Amino acid sequence: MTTPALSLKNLCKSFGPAKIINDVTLDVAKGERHAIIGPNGAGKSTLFNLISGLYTPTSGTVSLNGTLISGVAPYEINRMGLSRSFQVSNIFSNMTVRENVRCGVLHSLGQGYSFWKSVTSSKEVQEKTWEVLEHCSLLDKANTPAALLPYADQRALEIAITIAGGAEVILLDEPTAGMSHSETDRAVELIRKSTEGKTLLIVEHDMGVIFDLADRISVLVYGEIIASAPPSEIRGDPKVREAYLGDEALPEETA
Ligand SMILES: Nc1ncnc2c1ncn2[C@@H]1O[C@H](COP(=O)(O)OP(=O)(O)OP(=O)(O)O)[C@@H](O)[C@H]1O
Repeated sequence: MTTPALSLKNLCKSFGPAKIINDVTLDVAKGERHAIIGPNGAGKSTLFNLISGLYTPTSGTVSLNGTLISGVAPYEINRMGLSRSFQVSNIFSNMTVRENVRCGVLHSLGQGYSFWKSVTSSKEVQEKTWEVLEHCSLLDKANTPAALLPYADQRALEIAITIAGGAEVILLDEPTAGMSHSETDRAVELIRKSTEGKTLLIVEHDMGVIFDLADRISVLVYGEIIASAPPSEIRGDPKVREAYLGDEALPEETA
């Protein structure tokens, strides 16, 4: 059996007496697009924080490509090939789009923010930056200050920065939050294109996006995974329907 890109084993996280993540075991295969859904407060962000190293598990483990990463610092995990975008935009608003992406590229090359020195001339950095901009359909906005971008483009830039580092495992936290229908459609295409061949773990409230994008969906309720299956099975799962009663409806099959 090939090693999963991400492997969670009996993962638990408590804050004081409150058990927020309760015995989560999950493998995400290399190249899989995996979605985590669940009602508000189910523990989705906490799970992301455990995977990306912001939180240390109370018990259990997280492995990235077979290497144990629980307890490892977030920047180390990033270096090991896992990159995460946040719900709240993480971009430098007074820099241009190109400069923001270049920061992501430099970060991945271990050059941090000391790039003011010589790196502007680095061919590798320049080429990679343009490649990411093209990949994320941001070429025509390369010289626009990030603060002046429309909201949807800011989120596209956030994704561009996330993938700029060349990470093989990408975590996206609500990438279409606050977007209109047409912006969401564009973002889904962008995510599909920019994560091709990579492993994607996505938390998202928009069920249309999830059912469109994911190869597999895990449903988290009160910190436990109650189902983990392809979208077609999740849609018909009575446990999942029950968990979503009174919450956002699961989309019906259209085709
Ligand atoms: N640092 C913390 N200390 C104490 N409780 C926390 C902490 N972080 C999260 N929680 C609690 O854990 C629960 C799960 O929160 P979390 O943000 O992970 O849920 P979520 O599924 O991401 O919710 P949403 O869909 O609303 O973003 C909530 O009850 C929250 O109050």
